[in-house]
Formats: sequence, C-alpha cells, structure tokens
Amino acid sequence: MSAKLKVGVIGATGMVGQRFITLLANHPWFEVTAVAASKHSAGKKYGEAVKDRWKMGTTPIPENVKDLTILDAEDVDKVAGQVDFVFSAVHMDKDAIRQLEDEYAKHETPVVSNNSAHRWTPDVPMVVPEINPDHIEVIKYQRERLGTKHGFVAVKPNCSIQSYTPALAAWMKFEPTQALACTYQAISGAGKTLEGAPEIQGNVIPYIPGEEKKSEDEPLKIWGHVDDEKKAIVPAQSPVITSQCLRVPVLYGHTVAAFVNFKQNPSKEELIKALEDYSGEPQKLGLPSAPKQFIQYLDDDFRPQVRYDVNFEHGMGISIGRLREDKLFDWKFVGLSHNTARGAAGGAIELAELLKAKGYIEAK
Ligand SMILES: N[C@@H](CC=O)C(=O)O
Repeated sequence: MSAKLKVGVIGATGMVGQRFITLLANHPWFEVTAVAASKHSAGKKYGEAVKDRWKMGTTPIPENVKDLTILDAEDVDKVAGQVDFVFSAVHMDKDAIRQLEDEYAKHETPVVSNNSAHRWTPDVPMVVPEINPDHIEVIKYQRERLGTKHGFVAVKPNCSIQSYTPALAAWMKFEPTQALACTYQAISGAGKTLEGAPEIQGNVIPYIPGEEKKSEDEPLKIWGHVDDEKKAIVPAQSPVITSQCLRVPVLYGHTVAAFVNFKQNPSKEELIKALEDYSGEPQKLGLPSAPKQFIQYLDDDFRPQVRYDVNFEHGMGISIGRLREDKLFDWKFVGLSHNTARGAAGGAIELAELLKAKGYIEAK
C-alpha cells in the first residue's frame, strides 16, 4: 500500500476545520500532519486550543492531531514545507483569503478550499464531484496564470445549493428552465451550535447575508463548461434560479422547498428514476468518501426529515421527497443535505480524492 499523502488543514480550529479533522481521522489516502490557524492560536497544542470550543459533539479530537502544534496559517513557507496539499477553512476577509490560497498554490501546494473567496475566479474549478468532475481540467490554465507546476486552487460550492442542485443535475435531460428554491438552513452553517446561538432558539431568521446570491448563481457555474479559448469556466445560462434562504433551529441539515419548470414534460416515474439512477465519477472510481447512492427518493409524505435522513450515506447522500405537480410550476419537491458533511468538509474531501485519483494531487 502506498504511503498516505500529508495534509495540512488551515483554519483548523473553527467549526469546518474541526469537521475536516474528524472526517480525516483514519482516512485511507490522507493523513493530517499539520494544522494551522490564526496567529492567536499558533504555538498551542491543537487539543488544548480547541478543548473548550470543540463542536463535534461526542466525536473526540483525534489522537494523531491532539498533540500537533498549531502553525500560523500565514506562514506559508513553514506549512507548505510540511505537507503535500492543504484544505482551507480560514476565516479572513475575501481578498486576504484569495491572496493566501494563491500563495499556497505558488508554493506548489494544491489548495482544496471550503471558502467562497475563489468561487468566481474564472479558472478555479468549483466542483461537486458527481456533477462536474470535468471542470478540474481548467487547472492547466490556472497553473499557467500562476506560473506553477503542481500548485492550484480548487473549491467546493456553498452548502445551501446541495439540497436541490443534485436533483436538477439528474433532471438535465428534461431541460429544466426555471427553479425556485426556499432553503431552511441549519445553525451550524453559521459556525454555531444550538447552545451557542440563543438567537435561533424557538425562532426562524429570514435573512442569511450573501446566501441567496450564492444559491442562485453557483449552480450555473457548476453546469458551465471549460472554454479552451477563454481558458476559463463559462457558466451556463439556465435554469434560472430564484431563492429565499432562512435560518432555522436545526443543528445539521439544510432543507429546501423547491419548484421547477421544464422544457420537456417528464412523468413522476421518469423524474424519480432519474434521481435514483444518477451517479457519477466518484462512484465509478470508488472514491473513499463517495456515497454508494448519491440521491435517494423517499416515497413518504413525511420525509425527508432532518431527524431521520440527514446522515444518509454518512451525510454524503441527498434525500428528496414530496415530488408532486404544482399549479404555478411544473413540479415541486423537498430536498435535504448535510451541510457540514456533503455541504462543506465532506464535499471538499471527496473533491481532493477525485483530484488525487486524476493525478492532480500527489506526494511532493
Ligand atoms: N453559508 C452557509 C454555510 C455553507 O457553506 C450557511 O450560512 O448555512
């Protein structure tokens, strides 16, 4: 068996960073050998630094990471010198994140990022591995621009889109033209636990800054294509999506109530079959984090429910239910995805697995 790739997590102390650390414990291909965070945390042992703000419930801090000394994420030379690639979950302003992630790439250290900063950089692929794995081909143009041989930045999309974009992707052959998506998003999407967010208890908050634009625009980049003349991903023009995003008192799990119009006229059976049959490159390649069943359809009006369905396929699968005809749109449905597994760290880890399987990430 070949040795595991050495991985750094930058932004390792926050909620998404902690999710990376727990999901990577015992990963068959990757081993966390460096953790980095702000100057404030640098120099402390990871276990000490997070013990009073560990948000992974009963999942313990992995033994192999507990005693790692936190490095300064901005000391790129030092962090990049110790690893083959990094996962990024840093919290800084967007310009600073772009600069920092580029800096790692220029140190020939691939970056797989959970941040939104680079999502609209035209030669940075934004990938859901089941939907647009071919977008990683744009990396050759990014490397040209950055002047790197191995380094690059790849990102995953926002968590909010993952409860309906997979369904629309499965239905592309029926030519969806318009979609409306109202999301009901868990508090962990804001990096908080229920106890740490008194504002959400017994409440629904009707605004999540920046979320509606991401929910409407990001799927279009995912359905776009690599344009070899522009050396960039050119986003698709349709389906046009409109959205409203609400915060609800749930710990994990983003639910969506969605409505769709199609150019064609699919039947309910055809729509359900398309969901259940949909699978992609991760399933073909047998990537370690890939769900066996990417999308499940639940034929029960009371499902999907966060309580029963959020951990479907270890949080990497999507649950759809309540598919029925509508009087304004053609069809409507309810979707559910795990926002910190599929929607954040898990989605980024699956993307890194794809990049390794395709030879973009390797041992230095
Ligand atoms: N922006 C999302 C987090 C997903 O990545 C949220 O606020 O729920």
